[in-house]
Amino acid sequence: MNFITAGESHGPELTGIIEGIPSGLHIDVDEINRALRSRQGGYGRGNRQKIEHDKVIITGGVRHQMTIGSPIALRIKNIDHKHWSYIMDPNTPANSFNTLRRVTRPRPGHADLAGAMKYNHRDMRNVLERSSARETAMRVAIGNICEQLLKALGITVVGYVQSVGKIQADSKMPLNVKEIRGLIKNDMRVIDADKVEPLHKMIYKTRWAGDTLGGVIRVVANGVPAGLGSYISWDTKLDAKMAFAVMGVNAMKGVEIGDGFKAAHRFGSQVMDPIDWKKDKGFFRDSDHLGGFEGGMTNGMPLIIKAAMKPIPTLYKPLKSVDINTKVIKKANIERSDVTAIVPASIVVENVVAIELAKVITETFDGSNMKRLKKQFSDYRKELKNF
Ligand SMILES: Cc1cc2nc3c(=O)[nH]c(=O)nc-3n(C[C@H](O)[C@H](O)[C@H](O)COP(=O)(O)O)c2cc1C
Ligand SMILES: C=C(O[C@@H]1CC(C(=O)O)=C[C@@H](OP(=O)(O)O)[C@H]1O)C(=O)O
Repeated sequence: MNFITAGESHGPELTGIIEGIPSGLHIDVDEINRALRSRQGGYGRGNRQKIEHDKVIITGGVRHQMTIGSPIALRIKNIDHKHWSYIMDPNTPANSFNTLRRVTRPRPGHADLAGAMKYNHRDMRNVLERSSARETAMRVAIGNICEQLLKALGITVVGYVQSVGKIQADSKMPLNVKEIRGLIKNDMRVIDADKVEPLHKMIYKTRWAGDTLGGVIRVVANGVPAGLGSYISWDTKLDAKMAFAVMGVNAMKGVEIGDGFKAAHRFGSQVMDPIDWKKDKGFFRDSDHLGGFEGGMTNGMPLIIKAAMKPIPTLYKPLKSVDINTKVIKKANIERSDVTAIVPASIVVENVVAIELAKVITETFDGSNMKRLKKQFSDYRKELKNF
């Protein structure tokens, strides 16, 4: 299974192509659109989300709501493009207006400067349009198709916000996806509902100070059988693939599996998850410090993956920068921006985890059609239970 996305933030639309989804999977488009709506939510978002109403259009690989095994092609329109067509139209030549509106003062923390240097751009709009996290809308649409596949196999995934800036909102750390989904029904997607108001206040104050915030995201997956991934070679380790996918989400600066960095400060006896066995459920553990991974493989326990998101780079009180053409020291460029995007990022991270899970499953078992995949998967679960 593989996917590719294309499209600029203010271009006409985003495009995605995913290949390797088995035939015979029922696709619920409303479900994809619900996920897209959640990615647009969260307190702290900029005004762009008032313009966009992300909806997916499926143009290939699906007939009468069923996948047919061929590549699935997806589109999401950028409604904001109509305000940017002079600057972003792919089909008309550049004009003097474009030259006047060039972006020349790179924002520290964004892709602007390194991207312009690498691709030899004198207008950094060419960089920021693609490095923008607008692209993550398509990753969520693709991820939701993967979540629908996983659901058919009894696997559920959820991502939520543990902390924003210095405020923790995770007094509990449940391992059950259903329980987590029930608890995070608030616009900050946090477990501690009493922290929503303090979070709003902090984000509001930060906005007026011209500053930004990051935070920590936790993803939990249930129903994942042992043995996905492999210890055989470094590049078959599923925890490594997860870390890669999560780091591939814009603004992520750290990934932890289970207790992660905290495990390094503890004794082995406090970190390893003792092995138990019962006739009705086979092998299991009493704890999940290792986040469901041993030797690059899943071990049957819930997966726990955490991600640290840096604060948003665009500052309304900009930092020092240098104009790439005149070399004069100036304040960095200001683009319309979020104060924090930790809530949408929690949806994105959830979805990239789902993509990696769907990928390893369709590669480990016969991923040509859902009927066979479901049978093989359920036989595998039985085999593990009787191991
Ligand atoms: C959902 C989401 C929304 C984001 N919104 C903004 C934004 O409004 N302004 C901004 O400067 N960066 C935003 N970012 C972060 C940048 O896209 C990111 O920092 C940039 O692409 C540079 O990549 P890097 O941080 O991974 O190095 C957002 C990230 C995510 C995941
Ligand atoms: C468009 C989205 O996020 C954008 C991500 C982003 C960035 O630099 O990453 C910058 C902002 O773009 P704009 O200047 O158009 O408002 C965000 O709004 C989105 O998530 O749909």
